[in-house]
Amino acid sequence: MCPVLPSVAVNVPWPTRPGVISFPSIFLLLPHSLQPQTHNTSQIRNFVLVHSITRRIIVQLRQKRVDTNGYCGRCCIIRVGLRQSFHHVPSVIWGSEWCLDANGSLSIEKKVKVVFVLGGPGSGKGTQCANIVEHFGYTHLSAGDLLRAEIKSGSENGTMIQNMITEGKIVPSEVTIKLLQRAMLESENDKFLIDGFPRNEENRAAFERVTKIVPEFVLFFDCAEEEMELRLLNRNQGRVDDNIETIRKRFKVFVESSLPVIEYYSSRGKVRKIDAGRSVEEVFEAVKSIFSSATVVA
Ligand SMILES: Nc1ncnc2c1ncn2[C@@H]1O[C@H](COP(=O)(O)OP(=O)(O)O)[C@@H](O)[C@H]1O
Ligand SMILES: O=c1ccn([C@@H]2O[C@H](COP(=O)(O)OP(=O)(O)O)[C@@H](O)[C@H]2O)c(=O)[nH]1
Repeated sequence: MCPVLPSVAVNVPWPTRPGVISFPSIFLLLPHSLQPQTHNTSQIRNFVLVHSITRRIIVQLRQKRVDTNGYCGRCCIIRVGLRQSFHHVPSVIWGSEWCLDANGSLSIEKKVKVVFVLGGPGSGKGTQCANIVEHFGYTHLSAGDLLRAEIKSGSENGTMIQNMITEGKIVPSEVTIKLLQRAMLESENDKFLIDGFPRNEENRAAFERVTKIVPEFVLFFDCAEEEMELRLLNRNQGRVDDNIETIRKRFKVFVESSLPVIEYYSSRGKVRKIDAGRSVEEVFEAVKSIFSSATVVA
């Protein structure tokens, strides 16, 4: 029996401890009317394929807070087996927002808004993101914070990430994108500020390829190096990379690898550039006018 929603009988054993589910498992979320008598997946067209299922998803389903794309919450979740069974399925939909492709990659359809927040180290991205969250209801995803949390979690990538950050280098796209995807999947919000990513062309192309997300726009905090250096040396958050040697390396990486990303988006009319050398309040005034007009346009 499926313990998540009532009146659904399936032959597949549910994991003994909900929320602790081994990878890679495939879960189907089906409208009740399509509840299969067998597990003949070739008959199944409307469902959600979830590469992993978190406790949060289970809770949302229990509370029927997941929009099941018009299926009135009459759904069942069935654990059916390995990913290979689904090679015939081009894409699958969860509600109208989340999409996992046949490779199990998360992409998000139109409804989700992403704004990239870019600028040199110390330009004030994190500071202004906190203000934007408060005034405009976005969820702030700092790629750097996600990577630092990954180190703390004792992940197998922890040492590699730690070394990259200490050297001011860019962590492989695959690692950062997975963390961003996971954070977006677990959030109930549909508006995200992605802060400090993409940092190079490879980051940018990989993110678009994997998630199919194109940013609404790119907020670019433009600030002189001397000012950023002063700010970083005074940041006082105990970060291993806020020392003069690593700061200089980060500036070099920013100019050589990150500015081309900003130029790429600039050539597509997506960049909203802000003079970030002013006070926090003045910068936020400029930020506000950009987000206010973006809201009106949307
Ligand atoms: N406009 C500003 N003027 C002066 N100091 C600032 C300004 N914006 C941010 N700061 C300070 O500079 C440091 C770096 O800001 P932060 O937002 O962490 O930058 P980033 O996320 O771009 O690395 C922090 O100590 C922050 O308090
Ligand atoms: O997408 C990212 C974001 C951050 N970093 C690493 O994390 C460090 C700190 O980044 P963060 O955005 O937290 O700080 P900033 O340099 O903007 O102050 C960078 O120098 C990189 O080593 C990375 O590799 N990829």
